[in-house]
Amino acid sequence: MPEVQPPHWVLVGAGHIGTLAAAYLRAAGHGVTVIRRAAAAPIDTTLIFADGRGTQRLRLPVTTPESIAKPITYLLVACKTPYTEAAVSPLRLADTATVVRLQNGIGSLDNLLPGGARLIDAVTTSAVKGTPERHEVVAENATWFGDGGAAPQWFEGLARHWPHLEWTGAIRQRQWQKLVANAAINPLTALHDVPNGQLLEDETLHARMAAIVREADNLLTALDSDWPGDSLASVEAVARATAGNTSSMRADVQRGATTEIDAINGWLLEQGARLGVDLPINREVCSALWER
Ligand SMILES: NC(=O)C1=CN([C@@H]2O[C@H](COP(=O)(O)OP(=O)(O)OC[C@H]3O[C@@H](n4cnc5c(N)ncnc54)[C@H](OP(=O)(O)O)[C@@H]3O)[C@@H](O)[C@H]2O)C=CC1
Ligand SMILES: CC(C)(CO)C(=O)C(=O)O
Repeated sequence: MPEVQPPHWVLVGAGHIGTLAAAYLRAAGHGVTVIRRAAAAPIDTTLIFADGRGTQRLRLPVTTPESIAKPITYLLVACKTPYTEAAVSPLRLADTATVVRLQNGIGSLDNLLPGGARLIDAVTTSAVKGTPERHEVVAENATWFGDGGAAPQWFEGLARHWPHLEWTGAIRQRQWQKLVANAAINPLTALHDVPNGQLLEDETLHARMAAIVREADNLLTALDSDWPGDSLASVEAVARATAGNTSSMRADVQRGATTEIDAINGWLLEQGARLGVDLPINREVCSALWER
């Protein structure tokens, strides 16, 4: 196959995960320009890798939505879900733009893309934390891209530089698995201000976690009878593997930021309302977080 010219991406959300993605894209020869609301100097940032690879400096050009002359053909969305509409709606996208959504939750780009756009969902189990100037890459784990179709030509070259990146024909299953873990772990750790592992230690919290998972499994089975259900063991495995971690939602609550609850448990509630499936515990955690 002839070598393809790697695309140039516009990146919305040069935070922790967006910066790591930008580093991998750059390593694979792709271009990356960051979109910010206001004109700004280029981003000068540092990635700190946990595996002994040391640090990497990254300088990314920055522009504003108004300054982009041509319609955007490649867009990577990696902001937190509540800011997606504000970030994406001012952008002029090409009718056939390719858009990669690297976010937790589901549905944040609904109704925001042109009809002919190709939306590729990305699910990552990597973890990055720190500050806007210093991104600590805590774990580089599996990441899946997919949209139900075949991988685009540029994917193979990117996968050579993005550790554990795979194209999957079953992206929805990966998304739903991550969604159930986030639906159970994130709101409970946020509301009770505990690390993820506490959901395994505390009997009451564990019962709440199991109830959220049960409701989510019921709903997902109503959406797709092939959903395997029985997600509790895998959610417990995530809580165990990240026992000492502060979940992203707990961190958002601690710093008084808007949480991603709408795209996680809120998405489950929306689907439940559509199908007539009640999710009382999910509703309860949503209400508790909305009231904060
Ligand atoms: N961090 C991680 O390890 C993981 C994160 N995720 C998911 O990835 C997504 C991003 O998370 P994370 O990287 O941690 O978040 P961060 O808060 O680190 O980064 C979000 C970035 O989005 C920018 N942003 C917000 N609003 C706009 C806007 N209107 N226009 C342009 N940029 C904007 C912010 O800029 P500013 O600071 O200037 O507001 C910030 O740089 C979330 O959905 C999260 O759940 C998934 C797996 C792992
Ligand atoms: C897997 C988990 C729960 C790890 O903390 C996460 O994705 C998050 O905090 O958003």
